Amino acid sequence: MPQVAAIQMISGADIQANLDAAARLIAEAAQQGAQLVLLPECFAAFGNRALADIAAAEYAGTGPIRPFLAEQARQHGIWLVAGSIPLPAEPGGKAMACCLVLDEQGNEVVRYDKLHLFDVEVADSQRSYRESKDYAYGDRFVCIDTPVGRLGLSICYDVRFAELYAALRRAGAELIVVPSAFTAVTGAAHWEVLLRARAIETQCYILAANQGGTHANGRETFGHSCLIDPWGEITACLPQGEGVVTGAIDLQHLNTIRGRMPVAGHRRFEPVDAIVPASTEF
Ligand SMILES: NC(=O)CCC(=O)C(=O)O
Repeated sequence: MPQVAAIQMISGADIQANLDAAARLIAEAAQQGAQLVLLPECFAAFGNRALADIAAAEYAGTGPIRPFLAEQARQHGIWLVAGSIPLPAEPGGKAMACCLVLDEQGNEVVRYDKLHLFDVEVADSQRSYRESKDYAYGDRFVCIDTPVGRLGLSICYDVRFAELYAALRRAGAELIVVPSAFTAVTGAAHWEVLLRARAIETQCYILAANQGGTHANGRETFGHSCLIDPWGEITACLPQGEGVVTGAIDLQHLNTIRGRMPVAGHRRFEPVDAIVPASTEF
């Protein structure tokens, strides 16, 4: 059975230090047999002020992150789902929170730009978040075939918007990833409930890679990176700190669940798709 892995990190603003940590954890995941490895949101740059410069350099091909990802995927012969990096969609454009997917030869095969940006006051932590200040909104959902099954893409705050996941299921998703930097306060209240609900509704595997600890800028993230099966059971979880969560994708188990409880065929109301599928041409 194909194995997948979610990597949990406590990233900071030092890009090279983050890439070194990611390299160590990717090697661990590959050694455990993972064919597809997911990095968390903001794995390479967390709390950086110069996001626009980082994004422009990555777009121009002069930044360190995209070559690092290609080398890691190639070296370990894995599909790499690269959480998020700041990357514009066109020259001179505002950064998007972009999840790149690379195949085992290190080719970038598709990008997904975060649809829902986290502009929220988190009351208990007295913090306010304004992602839309730094990032432009994505406007496409993305599903792509991989060696472990058909993959749907989402990022962090997206998990609160069930219609995206319904669209991914309709597009054939079997595994949906949720790379995240979910806050400690909102995570304690909502993380597990939301992820399990998305798994149960879509009857998909959910692989969630979170940031998990106290970061150099004082921000606290919830951790609990996990793999959830299409019945909603958490099959592996890492509460806090850096590490790797691995598990199997069993498509026979998925098809048994879908066959016994065919909820996709019982739907009475088709939601209107305001979001459209992206072309998988990169
Ligand atoms: N980076 C994010 O999207 C954070 C989302 C989050 O913490 C939430 O509660 O939702």
